Amino acid sequence: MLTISNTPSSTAKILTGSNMNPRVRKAEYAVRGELAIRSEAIKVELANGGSFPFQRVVGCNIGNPQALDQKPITFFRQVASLVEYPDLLKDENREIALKLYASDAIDRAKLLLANIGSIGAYSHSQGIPLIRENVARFISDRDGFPADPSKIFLTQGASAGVQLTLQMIVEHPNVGIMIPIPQYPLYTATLAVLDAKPVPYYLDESKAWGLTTDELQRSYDEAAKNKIETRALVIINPGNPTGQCLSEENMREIVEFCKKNRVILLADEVYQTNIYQPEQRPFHSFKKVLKSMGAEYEGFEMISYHSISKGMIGECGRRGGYFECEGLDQSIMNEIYKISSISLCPNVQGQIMVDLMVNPPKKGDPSYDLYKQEYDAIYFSLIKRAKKLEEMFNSLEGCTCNSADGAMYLFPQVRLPKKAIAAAEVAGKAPDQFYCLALLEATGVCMVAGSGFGQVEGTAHFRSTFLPQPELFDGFCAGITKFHAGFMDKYRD
Ligand SMILES: Cc1ncc(COP(=O)(O)O)c(CN[C@@H]2CONC2=O)c1O
Repeated sequence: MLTISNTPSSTAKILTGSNMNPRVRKAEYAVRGELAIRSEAIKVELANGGSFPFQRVVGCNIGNPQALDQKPITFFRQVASLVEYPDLLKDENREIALKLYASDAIDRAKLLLANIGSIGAYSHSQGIPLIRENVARFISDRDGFPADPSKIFLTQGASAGVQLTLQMIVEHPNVGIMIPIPQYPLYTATLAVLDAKPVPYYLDESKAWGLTTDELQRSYDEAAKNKIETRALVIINPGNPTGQCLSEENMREIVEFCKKNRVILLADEVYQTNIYQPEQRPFHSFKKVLKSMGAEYEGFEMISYHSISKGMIGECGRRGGYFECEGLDQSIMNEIYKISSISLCPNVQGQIMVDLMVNPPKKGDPSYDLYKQEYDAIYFSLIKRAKKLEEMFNSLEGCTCNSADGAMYLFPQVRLPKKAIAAAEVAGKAPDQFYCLALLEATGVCMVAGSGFGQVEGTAHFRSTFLPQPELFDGFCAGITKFHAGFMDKYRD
């Protein structure tokens, strides 16, 4: 029987909410969900003269440093602008170019273009070979173990790499992928679209968001009881939204867990340079830990992800990153290449930024001093703002907040009064979503509710970046403090 939308004369929409891919409809990405959408609407209302009890919206919902006035690293932008306009690299223009550009930026741009041709051309689908060689060198220098450029794929941000590799693993709807709770919702959203089963393991807030293999095994065994075939374990280290940084010993235990239970390790390491207690909690890559565990781990299957969006770089909008495959069968690598080639190639400026990330100016280079000065200024400012925000959250009634060993976020727990929870229910919102919406309307500060990352049943959290501009930070903290006191009074039991 023809449905209304099939009859030629019908004016009904062909694609509707009821016949679209239900897995797309099921996917949720809280980082840019209701709160972010409302904050964008408020920005427009403010620009059109709307009146709010604040002058500006402060986007603390997303780790997007340059949206909050973090300055880009000069050397990176010099190279990026030179490759966009190769005439500047001609000998006849060298004198003019040197008035604006460091000589090593000019040399780097020339080297890149000698290997790329034009940045307007499609590149190799796996990424520009020279850049993959530089990524391999970066990895081997970092870890002390060799890396193979042919096992590295450059991507449109780490997101694209995560989505592509999960797509490879999810054979059928009963495939399980272990994800941390709280987790970064790229994972739950991608698993929803792929129709896979998220297999949650809980980080322990009372132990600074620690992870135990007992909890991993509990999670795995529970899934197995439900006939879920768990194929991979996602580890985000340093954690998002939780900011913890794993110890080497804990990482070895995790590798052992994966080997014992035959799951592929997916190591999301995009915050590997956002390490704020380098002495007590240095970053170790899973590649290094794995390779230091000896021959019995030969053939262990792992994929590690990195990105230009984080660290002190924050070039989020350029969409650059990579993943390194370890222990995957060559036939699988060929399939990953095939899938990559369907999208032709990652954008070339994003690839160039990956090269700059893994191969920045070195001591003695003309740009090194400025690079180091800019890098350190961002790094120490992040440490200072993280500590200030953590102290502020811990000063709020009913709030406790673990410190951030890494990443860009704090994830405080807030114990809301019963009246607030009841009001949230009436509003049809999760309690922490209700709190964050009220915070946004009162202060212009946009956070993400803990319910968007997953949390222990009955708890309420929210995630905030510590990225607001240093000169606005005290006002930002004061606004939240004032709002919180008012909210708690309004709903006091
Ligand atoms: C753990 C983690 N993995 C991957 C990504 C994807 O990064 P790119 O695709 O940009 O390389 C992010 C981005 N962080 C998001 C974006 O900003 N705030 C967040 O929580 C992330 O936090």
